[in-house]
Amino acid sequence: ERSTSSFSYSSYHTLEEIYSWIDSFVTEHANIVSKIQIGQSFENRSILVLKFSTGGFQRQAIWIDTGIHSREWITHATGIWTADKIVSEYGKDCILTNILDTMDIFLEIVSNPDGFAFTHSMARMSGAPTSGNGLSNQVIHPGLSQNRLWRKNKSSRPGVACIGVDLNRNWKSGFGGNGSNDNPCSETYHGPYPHSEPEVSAIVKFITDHRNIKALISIHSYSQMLMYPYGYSLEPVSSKEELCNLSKSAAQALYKVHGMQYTYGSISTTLYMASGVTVDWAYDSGIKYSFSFELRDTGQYGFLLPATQIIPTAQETWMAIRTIMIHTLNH
Ligand SMILES: O=C(CO)C[C@@H](Cc1ccccc1)C(=O)O
Ligand SMILES: [Zn+2]
Repeated sequence: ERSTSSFSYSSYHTLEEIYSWIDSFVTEHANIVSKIQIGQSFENRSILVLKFSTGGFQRQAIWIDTGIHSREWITHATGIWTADKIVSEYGKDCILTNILDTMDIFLEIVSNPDGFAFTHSMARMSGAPTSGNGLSNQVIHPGLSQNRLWRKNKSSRPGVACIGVDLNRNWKSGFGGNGSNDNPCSETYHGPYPHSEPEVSAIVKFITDHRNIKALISIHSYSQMLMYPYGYSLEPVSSKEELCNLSKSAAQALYKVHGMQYTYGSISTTLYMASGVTVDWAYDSGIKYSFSFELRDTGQYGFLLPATQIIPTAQETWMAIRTIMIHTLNH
């Protein structure tokens, strides 16, 4: 992308297109945005975070991640739109301006780059007719392949038959508990030990070293839910009233935009037990305002949400994120 003006915010993009957009975006908005590489993925791709800041040093900050599950394409697309919204609203929307005049925002758009690249790759169709050059694994036709529904990262280990760890089960809190799986072939395989995955350890290191993250928002799809800890336990968190009320007002702000209904509550009571998840680690690390979204839809298209719904989804999600951010600023 030479400039972001030719970039379509209402389309899904490849890893290369997103990384190229990031460079243009940072160049165009250098007064308020910078790019940080927090690590490298298993397959040695850069792990990139956008920093939105109006000055100061180590200001209290908000962390947002999208795309930790690679097939949840609506979340990367929402992250991209949200980045542009932040720079467009600064100096216009007094709420966002107040937030950024006091706090920084960190946004990791492609939190699982290897898995994401894989979802764009075309499967080798065994037995597919060759293109005449005799290469039996030559892919000769575009279109959906089963790679599109890949969820995990792409790590592999000697003697382990299956690929990938579920990056939303690899975190230390409740690691290995109910709602995660020790079978490497499982979609919810937690990995050999907590923070074993470079994509997770990079975030842990960044947030731990920063020491001033006040809120964490980890975005998934689909189901239309807004949840807070715990996933690993049915026990309520100490701040359950505050988090419940905040998730309610955030869901109401979301609903007002396009009438989409989001359920809200703790992960284990609203959805299911899930151990080793991002927001439980964040909460147990002292980040009180830790939330996870499940974006559109409720199953009609699921992970294959049409691109026509990208902007409406991002618009409504923004109002919920903004609600969480202003509460964080004021408490
Ligand atoms: O990604 C999901 C759909 O692909 C559902 C999410 C639900 C969830 C999200 C955040 C925290 C705990 C669980 C998951 O099981 O990890
Ligand atoms: Zn997910």
